[in-house]
Amino acid sequence: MPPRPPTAALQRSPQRASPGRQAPGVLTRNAALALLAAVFERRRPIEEALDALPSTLEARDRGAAHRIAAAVLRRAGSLDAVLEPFLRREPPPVVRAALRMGAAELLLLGTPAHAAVAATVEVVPRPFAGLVNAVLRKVAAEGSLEGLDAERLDTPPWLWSAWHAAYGPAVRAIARAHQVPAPLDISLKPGVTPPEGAVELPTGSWRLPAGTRAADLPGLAEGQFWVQDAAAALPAKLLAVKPGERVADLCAAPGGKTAQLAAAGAAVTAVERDPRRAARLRENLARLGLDAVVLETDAATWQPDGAGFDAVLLDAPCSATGIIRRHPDIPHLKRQSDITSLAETQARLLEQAIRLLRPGGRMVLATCSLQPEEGEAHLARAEALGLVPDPIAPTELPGLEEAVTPRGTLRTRPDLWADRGGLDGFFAARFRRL
Ligand SMILES: C[S@@+](CC[C@H](N)C(=O)[O-])C[C@H]1O[C@@H](n2cnc3c(N)ncnc32)[C@H](O)[C@@H]1O
Repeated sequence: MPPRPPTAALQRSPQRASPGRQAPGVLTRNAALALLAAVFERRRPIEEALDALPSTLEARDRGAAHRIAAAVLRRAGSLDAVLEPFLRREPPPVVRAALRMGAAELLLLGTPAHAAVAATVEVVPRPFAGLVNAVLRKVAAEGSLEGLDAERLDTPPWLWSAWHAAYGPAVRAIARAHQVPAPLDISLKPGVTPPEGAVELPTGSWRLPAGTRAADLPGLAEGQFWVQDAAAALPAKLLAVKPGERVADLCAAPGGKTAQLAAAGAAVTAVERDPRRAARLRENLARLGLDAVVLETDAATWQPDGAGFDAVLLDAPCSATGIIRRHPDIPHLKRQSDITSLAETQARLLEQAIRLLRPGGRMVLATCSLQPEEGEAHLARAEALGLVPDPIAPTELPGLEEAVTPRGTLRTRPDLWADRGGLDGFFAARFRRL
């Protein structure tokens, strides 16, 4: 019998147990399997798959499914290495995903063996139940992640090579940083008291431990803060806008940087092409009580009336390899060929962004990518198009001087600030138009 696709498994109730004898946690594992099928089989983002889970699924089950799926996505290579000696031939994708899930629960998440095995067996097609039961019992008894070259196993070879070429031996620390969930960083509205337990970072963001849910923090609904990694908060800081300045924020949703610019008193025009994301940007600004003009249009062709802007922030769409800690599906979704086409899109947006500046105006170009093609490679192009570099001084980022390159650009990496819980990977460069 061919394996059932996991989405079908999700809609069906237990495939093996008779009614009333369902192992606890089957709903959770079915949901986790659906998330993994979206990423591994259909190459769709896990966020989209989370939105597609049945609305009847309780928040607790949804959260648990997300945790299991994220652990698998972070450590898929290592988990496969543990499973390898117990498999005689390649199982169908749904069975491979279930085995990875079970192994992740046993070896990473501390689920008791009987619970992890029993619930996982329930969600695979019946003909594979015996295999999954036997393999997971062996993993519970003999499996170990010790002694594996986990950093390499859990990183696609093309990313490893690219990071090794760009950052040398630090590639290992970057890969290690991807193994664990990131802390929750927030930006506070000026004058607001930080939530209890938050620690201030040298760059002004506030940090809460990994696993903290923003929705559980007091002040979210009241618009006292927004979620934003400490590195993601740097490009808008580097633009150093003054009250009243006219600023264009290109590629703006969900609006972390728009909020920073608006909170600093700038007159912001935020441009976002995706209607759903533009709606989210508007909602976020409304929640925060901040003002910006939100335009739902393509920044690459947008031609505003009137004088040029004092400043432009271009937070260009990119491969997002700098935010794998928060989005562990990215290495499974992106391919090397994506980098070239994204870099071309960024170059087109950069060209347009320059036209929006008044003479003497400032620009910050940013991407949340670790790939030099989406960062440093744009410097020569920007200069050829008439921008003059405005180097960032290390003194502008006290406590994070190591992220300022000799050329005066910003390069954060997930392995920086390791003792504080790391940072997302961002590139930013600042320019002036002559
Ligand atoms: C990296 S995210 C921006 C994050 C945002 N700046 C923030 O700080 O919250 C990139 C955004 O650019 C949008 N985008 C992509 N291409 C665009 C284009 N040509 N014009 C306008 N928006 C675009 C995407 O829909 C996405 O919302």
